[in-house]
Amino acid sequence: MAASSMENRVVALISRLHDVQAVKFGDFTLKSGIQSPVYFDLRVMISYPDVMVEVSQLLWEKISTSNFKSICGVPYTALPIATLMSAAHNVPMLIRRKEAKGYGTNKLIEGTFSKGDSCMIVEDVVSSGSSVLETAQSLGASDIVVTEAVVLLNREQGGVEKLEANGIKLHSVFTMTDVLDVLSRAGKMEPDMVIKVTEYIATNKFQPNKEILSVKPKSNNILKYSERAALCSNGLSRRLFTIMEQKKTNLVLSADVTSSKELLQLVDKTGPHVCMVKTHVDILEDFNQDVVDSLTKLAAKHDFLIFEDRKFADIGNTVVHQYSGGLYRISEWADVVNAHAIPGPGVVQGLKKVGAPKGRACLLIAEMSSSGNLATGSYTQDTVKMAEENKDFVIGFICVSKISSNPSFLHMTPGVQLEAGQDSLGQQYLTPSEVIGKRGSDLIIVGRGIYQAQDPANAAKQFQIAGYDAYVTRMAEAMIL
Ligand SMILES: O=C(O)c1cc(=O)[nH]c(=O)n1[C@@H]1O[C@H](COP(=O)(O)O)[C@@H](O)[C@H]1O
Repeated sequence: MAASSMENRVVALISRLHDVQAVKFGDFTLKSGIQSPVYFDLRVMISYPDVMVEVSQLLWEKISTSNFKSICGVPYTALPIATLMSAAHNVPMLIRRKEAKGYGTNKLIEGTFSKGDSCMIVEDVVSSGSSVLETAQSLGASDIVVTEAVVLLNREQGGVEKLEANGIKLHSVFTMTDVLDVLSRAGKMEPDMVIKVTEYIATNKFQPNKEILSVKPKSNNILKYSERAALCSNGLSRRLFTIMEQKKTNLVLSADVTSSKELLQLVDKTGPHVCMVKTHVDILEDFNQDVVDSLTKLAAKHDFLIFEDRKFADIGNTVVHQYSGGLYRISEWADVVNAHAIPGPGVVQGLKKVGAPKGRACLLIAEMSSSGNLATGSYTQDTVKMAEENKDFVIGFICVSKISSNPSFLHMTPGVQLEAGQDSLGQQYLTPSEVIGKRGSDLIIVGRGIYQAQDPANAAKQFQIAGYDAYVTRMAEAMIL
């Protein structure tokens, strides 16, 4: 569905704010005294009037249906924004002094108002919500009623909850998640910084009326495979993590060959180096059930799981038939299948209806490796949510980076070669150390890098070493940090 003009304007504004250095990544100390890898300094916008006008308009559109007598900008950054809103929409403004003048009227609140008047607070950024709350308390001391506030950026660190606990509904134009989305998709953020900020937000929430809890839970990347196996409620993901640890491999072979003889030879040669074999049985020119019987025997011989990369993407009733019946009868031999989330939860319910009784499992395609693909941003997040709602059957994702902090979810990344690059049809390649080391994924999926090699068994071994070393290195780094 096409993005709304509001969404487009928000994307453009986030990008512009980054360009004018209003969004910075590094190591900063917030007003609350805690460290943060990201800092949003909207003060710079006074040098860019076009930005100030756009910010004030987007804020106004968020509150245009609310009822209030006046608006009050939280000193100081929000003052020019509130001024523009007041002038553009002919709404009275109040100014809260941070300290009384000590002479003359000695007032804390400047402007004309009556007891009981309602006031909308305007702020640029909300982390804990304390600044908005202080302003509301100051207005309340003059019997001005505050029930709503509007902010440009909600840093998602507990401010909404803290204000709600004090009877104030917070409207926001965009969240830190939106900022990360827009900037990472625009290539303005390194993937490891995206992960760092995401983890920071998730582990640094201000608790209402308490100091910030900066408890840093062990993240996926420093738990050993065996520790994560112990956290899995699904037997297959438990089994996969165990195989990974025992065989010291996070390599998935993508056996995309078109003859069953070649398939079985390739799998037998590379079997010792892989934890999973991924098939596209519909490209086999001579498929018959004997092929899958032989494949199943090899899986037992080399201790790997079988993943049919069917990419289901239809309504539940149809995928029930595609998964259980037809020429391939996939549910009878494939441990794992994958599906697109685009049809909605029905696709998972249909697959689960057939697969769960057989002890099967499913991966959801949350991101893709092909250039220009549309599995990004909120689609990816919605796919993660769908997985969380079906954890008994969905064991993880096809993705290009870590997208969930749930240690029981498996992240599998295709488009892997020993050197970064691309093919002639849009496939983009990353290295094992980038995928496992920097992006925090769990498994690498390799096709042509192995089956087109002179010596596929040796190639598989190289990928196994590269992928597992990246995992060990990432664990070691995380332990040190
Ligand atoms: O679901 C997949 O496995 C998949 C998703 C994706 O985004 N990109 C992607 O390449 N794949 C599959 O991963 C394999 C990659 O093959 P190579 O490019 O030859 O390594 C192919 O079987 C693709 O169908």
